[in-house]
Amino acid sequence: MANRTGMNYDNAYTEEEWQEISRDIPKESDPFMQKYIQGREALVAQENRERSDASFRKGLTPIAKRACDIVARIREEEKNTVWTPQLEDSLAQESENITVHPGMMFSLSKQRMEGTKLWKIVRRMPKGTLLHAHLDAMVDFDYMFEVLFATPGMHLYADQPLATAEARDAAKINFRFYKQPRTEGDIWSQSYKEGTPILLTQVADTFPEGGKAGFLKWLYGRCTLSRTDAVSQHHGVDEIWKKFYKCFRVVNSMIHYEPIFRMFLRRLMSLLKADGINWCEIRFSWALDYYAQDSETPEPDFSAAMTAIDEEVARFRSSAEGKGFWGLRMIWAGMRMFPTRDIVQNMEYCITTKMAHPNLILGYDLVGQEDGGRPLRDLLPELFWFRKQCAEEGVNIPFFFHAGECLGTGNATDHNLFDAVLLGTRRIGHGFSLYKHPLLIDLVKERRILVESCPISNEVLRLCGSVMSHPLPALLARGVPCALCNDDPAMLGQDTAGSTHDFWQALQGWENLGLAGLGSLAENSIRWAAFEDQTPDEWSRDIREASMGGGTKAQRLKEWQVDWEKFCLWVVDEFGED
Ligand SMILES: O=c1[nH]cnc2c1ncn2[C@@H]1O[C@H](CO)[C@@H](O)[C@H]1O
Repeated sequence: MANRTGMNYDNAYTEEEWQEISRDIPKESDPFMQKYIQGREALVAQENRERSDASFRKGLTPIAKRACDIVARIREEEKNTVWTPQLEDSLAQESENITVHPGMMFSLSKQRMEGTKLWKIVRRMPKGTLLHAHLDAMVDFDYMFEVLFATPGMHLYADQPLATAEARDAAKINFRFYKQPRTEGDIWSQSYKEGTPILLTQVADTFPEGGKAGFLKWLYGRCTLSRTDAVSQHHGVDEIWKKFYKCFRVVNSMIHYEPIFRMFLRRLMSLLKADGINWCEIRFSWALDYYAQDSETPEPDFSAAMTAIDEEVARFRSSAEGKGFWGLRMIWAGMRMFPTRDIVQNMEYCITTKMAHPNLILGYDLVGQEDGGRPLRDLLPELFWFRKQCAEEGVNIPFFFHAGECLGTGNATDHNLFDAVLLGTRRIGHGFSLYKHPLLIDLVKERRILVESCPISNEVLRLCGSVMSHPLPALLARGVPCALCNDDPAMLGQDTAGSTHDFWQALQGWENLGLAGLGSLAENSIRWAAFEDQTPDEWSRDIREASMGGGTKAQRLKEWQVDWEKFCLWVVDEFGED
């Protein structure tokens, strides 16, 4: 007789033997089996009560519960209809030898994801605020290029002739305004003298491989990580960071001219609002190279840039499009690989900017690859100096540190998490390696420190292979408060300032999150936002009291709750009868 595997067994059961044996196999309805199953379910429920989104789930209204069920059903459906190799409709993907599956790498799934029902739903969801993002990498570059070309007087210069493929791949490139057009020289030839500005339109038209169209393609490639970069996990973290830094070498000066910066800010707020984000706290790490409109001399301080932000936020908020938008604030970010003198000088700029524009600077951080820069342990003298200086000047600039954006286990970078907590950070940027630290997890919960998690960034920068192996579910299960953020969306592949891709990935990737989990993460993003300067006590109180409090935060949490209910109703209306 052949069994299911097709093998022949001479001594296989006879029909009578099987009848007898199968009578002895316990049934689910047997009382002892029932007891086991009940106990098992109680254990799962007990674990779920520890989750950081447990109370949010418990408080769901009947409409919200229905919306969550509908979304769970659509997710299941799309797993079998969209994310399956059997239904492969794109030959292009087949020819690249890519197998379609749920939770596949972001860069490979982006296009397909954007066509799903889940996308439509997540896109519409009110997402609260965006708490972790870097200013230079927020707005889609295709748009920024249009602005650059439409701005009179834009010039470009490089630190070397762009005559070879190698030079074009690595050169530092600067954009800058000049009143009188400069047309001398050819940046694409060996005769180019480094640092010579040439009119941008001329530079583009003379691009050796296809003129302006070729130039735009090349420039886009220098500003973003390509799909190949993003999926080549075998190259490792340091390698992708080299490419990532190369992007900043091109982008750094792009928005540092007033008319362009203003267009950038408008586009940024417009993209955020359209994605359901009403507030954004942005890491700001500029050199002193900002130029006011029609000016060829850099501003002596950061005041003019801050004023532009203030004015553009006010302008957007009073427009029809910006109705309900709460605003932007900046987290001052020094470069962690810099030597003491530069870091201290930059801290000084931070303090003077804070004094002139207290509403715009909300905190301090250090950025750049954590493995490649100085650990917080090494930066203690500078950080204590900063703290003392802030106290003397009477300004309140709390820490919002990047920490644990690394693969190391127990090395100096991984231990940045200890210093971040000890130094009183109000949130942790990334906290990718926090799941390895039970003691710190307890402290983070006790002190109500939120983790700003950036799943797509972590995947593209090679900390994990896909969203499926991201550690955020471990933190959520342990009761750590978290929010979802997009980090550098214009560079890392999302290609828009909004967070829908990151929310979508989390929903599709992690079975036990669901729409309720996303709702809780969005609510956290408001609960842990720094809408105004607060003492440590005020900050903790507002987080504790949440929507029951009396201040701005409570007000905005209530506004979000209304939007969330409306959204859930929309989900039920739109997808309930499918
Ligand atoms: O994920 C990140 N971790 C640490 N630093 C970052 C990340 N993304 C960007 N930057 C750093 O921030 C500056 C621009 O604001 C860039 O210099 C970049 O190196």
